[in-house]
Amino acid sequence: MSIAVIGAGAFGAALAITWAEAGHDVTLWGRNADTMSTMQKTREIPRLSDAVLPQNITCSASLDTVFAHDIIALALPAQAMRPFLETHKNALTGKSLIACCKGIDLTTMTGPVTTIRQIVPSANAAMLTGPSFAADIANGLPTALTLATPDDTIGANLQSLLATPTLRVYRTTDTIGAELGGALKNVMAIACGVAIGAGLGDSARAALMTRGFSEMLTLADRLGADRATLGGLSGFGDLVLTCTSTQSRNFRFGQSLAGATDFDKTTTVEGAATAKSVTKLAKTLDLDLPICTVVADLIDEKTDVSGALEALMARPLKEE
Ligand SMILES: NC(=O)C1=CN([C@@H]2O[C@H](COP(=O)(O)OP(=O)(O)OC[C@H]3O[C@@H](n4cnc5c(N)ncnc54)[C@H](OP(=O)(O)O)[C@@H]3O)[C@@H](O)[C@H]2O)C=CC1
Ligand SMILES: O=C(CO)COP(=O)(O)O
Repeated sequence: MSIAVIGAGAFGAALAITWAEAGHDVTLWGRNADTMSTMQKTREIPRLSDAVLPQNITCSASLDTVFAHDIIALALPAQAMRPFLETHKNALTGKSLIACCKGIDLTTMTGPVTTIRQIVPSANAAMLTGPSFAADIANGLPTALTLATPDDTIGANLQSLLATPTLRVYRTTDTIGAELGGALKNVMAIACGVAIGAGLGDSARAALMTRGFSEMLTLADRLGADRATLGGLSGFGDLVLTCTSTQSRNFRFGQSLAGATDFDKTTTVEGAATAKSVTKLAKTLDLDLPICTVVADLIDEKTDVSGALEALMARPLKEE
């Protein structure tokens, strides 16, 4: 089969590599023609050092080449996906579109599958999500992800197409659960990065992960998602990975918010925008999501680490 990947950053390139190594012909699209031409020649990836692009990946900045494919993975940052879809919706009619981003759109407060379904209703909308660092996938380390799509027959077809010897793919029809898990775990990773960066210790991190998971379930319950999805790879699995590894950009961003490290502001940090969208969504739904709220406040500099700590520790005592 042939697959197109939109977005030649770390994750798009890593997916392109595993799919190409499994025998698919892959077109990897990036918006910068010079960069793509260099990648085509050198087979190197600017955002993923040490990885090499197999010969059956074609690097291109031509969208016409991409739109010739029926299966298109969207590996753009979450906030860039809606504008991209709006601009190109006519060319995407009837395609299988697999979002590979994690986040809640700031303008509409929707997750990736919902966003695709709103803008390109004729497409088979899906999402590939779960615990996986791009470098691990690119290096052929064993990884397991969840493919979420509303139609299980389409899901089963995409699942067998996208799985590779090193990338095991599970599937679910609970797209809202998958959207929430992938988005919210990044907010919790920022919170954990702050805690570790501020020297608050591993016990504080465990408390944040657990109470953060509780916030994920609160939102999932209200939006009609299945709790089991949140307990799976796309929720709990990714929460564990991202909250415990300095490989995570969201975690490292949290450390920098605590003043522990420097941080390159051009780095993709999905949890920063998502903290704001989720806080907005929580207000609309009249839900109490204290960790999401303090993360949004820290990012907006409405509070500092000691204010955030007090806001969480001084809350009224309650049943777990
Ligand atoms: N990296 C990882 O380990 C993983 C990432 N993900 C998810 O994948 C998604 C993408 O992240 P990742 O690849 O890591 O990010 P990167 O920062 O490595 O790459 C993002 C890519 O998107 C491109 N891009 C950004 N905005 C636009 C736009 N408006 N139009 C076209 N292209 C654009 C960038 O292009 P340019 O270079 O020109 O700026 C860049 O190539 C995120 O949602 C992330 O959560 C999921 C699992 C693992
Ligand atoms: O989503 C990821 C791992 O599953 C990547 O996390 P970061 O975006 O925090 O690096």
